[in-house]
Amino acid sequence: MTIVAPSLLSADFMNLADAINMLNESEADWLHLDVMDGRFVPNITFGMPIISQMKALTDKPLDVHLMIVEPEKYLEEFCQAGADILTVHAEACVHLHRTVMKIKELGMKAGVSLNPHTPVELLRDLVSEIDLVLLMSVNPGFGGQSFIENTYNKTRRMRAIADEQGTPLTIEIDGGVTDKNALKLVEAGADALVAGSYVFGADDPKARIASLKV
Ligand SMILES: O=C(CO)[C@H](O)[C@H](O)COP(=O)(O)O
Ligand SMILES: [Fe+2]
Repeated sequence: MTIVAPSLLSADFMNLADAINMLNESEADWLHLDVMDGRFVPNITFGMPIISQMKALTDKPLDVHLMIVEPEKYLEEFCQAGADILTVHAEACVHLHRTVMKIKELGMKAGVSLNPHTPVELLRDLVSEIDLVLLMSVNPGFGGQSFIENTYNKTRRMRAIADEQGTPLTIEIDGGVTDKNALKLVEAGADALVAGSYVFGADDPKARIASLKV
């Protein structure tokens, strides 16, 4: 069954505890937390203090998506805050292999995210070391953007690279995900779907989460 990771980016930040309680009662598998620094992306969200408070409210894994420059400086701190899966952007890491190894050493699952313009072939020599690839299907920085159609093609190519090497890999898609593209993404090779505005913009967010379990 598809892993569904609602993004709290589109939740009401004044009532995050209510949003987390709703997710706890829903079919959501992970909580997707978007950390933005105003440098890697033109937006700023939240950091470790908020993440550790969220951690106390849920038993579901925290899927932390770092959209920050020099993420290697903060790996220990995100681990202490409660990240279970820590994803860095390939475009933000000069020494991506070293950063991935450090994330795993700290006991977290290691994820690497690629912007829409970054070819999946960049990960050919790293794929056996990583747990998860997060393919951005919008340009990172904001919720509520339109899905980029080339993501299907990238998902198929990423799955083929992992299969060629016989390595297990979770492929997660982030941006503009709805019930309209979920099945096609899973058929292309995706395992996990992030959805922010599609979930939190609805009167019945739990039903929207269930609709992504394709
Ligand atoms: O990483 C992100 C933005 O950079 C978010 O996870 C993503 O955009 C989710 O929001 P939506 O489903 O509304 O597109
Ligand atoms: Fe994200």
